Amino acid sequence: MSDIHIERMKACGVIPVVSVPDAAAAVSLARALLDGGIDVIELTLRTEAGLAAIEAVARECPQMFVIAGTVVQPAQFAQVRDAGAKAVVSPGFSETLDDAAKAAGLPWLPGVATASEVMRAGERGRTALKFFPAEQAGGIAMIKALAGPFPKVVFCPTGGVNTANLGDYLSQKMVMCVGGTWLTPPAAVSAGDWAAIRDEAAKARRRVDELRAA
Ligand SMILES: O=C[C@H](O)COP(=O)(O)O
Ligand SMILES: CC(=O)C(=O)O
Repeated sequence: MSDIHIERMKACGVIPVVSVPDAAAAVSLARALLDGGIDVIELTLRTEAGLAAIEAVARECPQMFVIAGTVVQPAQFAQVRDAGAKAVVSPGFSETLDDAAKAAGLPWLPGVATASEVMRAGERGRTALKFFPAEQAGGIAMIKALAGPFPKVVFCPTGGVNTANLGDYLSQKMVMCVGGTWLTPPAAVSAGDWAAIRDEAAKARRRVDELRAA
């Protein structure tokens, strides 16, 4: 992941991780996030609509930095690139996926949860990593422990992050941003409650800006 992509994710601070039921919903949701001040979205391939959602948001919302999430097969890298994704996130790391990311020419944020995984990713030149599943894998204490031997690595903790622990994560110097589903609750997405999502995004934007200003 190049510095420019890291800076874009760092500037946003929080990355909504979204699994949408259909592509039209994804566009409305992305507009609500933009209205709330969040201009990065991770659209996962966990639903059938994932790829079409990436394509629709990339086309309709050019201000949004679209990341493809839950990319777990090599062939998916070219598919999401062709759909318009600007970067890719995976829940874990493998050398096969590292090769596919490089072949597709896409920035890739692989997931890690152990020191051995950080080392394997580091052998491939990867120093910007997702820490997943963050809370379940040890939370802040674990990320602090990992930063000891790996001081150059920056993380995007994801998994169990929410408004209550957001500040604790973002205050850690090795944390470039955090990700999670709390900004886009599935109930609000299914109900098409875009105002609720805009308000949640605006709340997160204010919180990140306050933390950064402190
Ligand atoms: O990558 C997404 C994870 O499944 C995070 O989900 P969560 O924020 O609901 O814990
Ligand atoms: C969890 C995660 O990183 C993903 O689904 O891509």
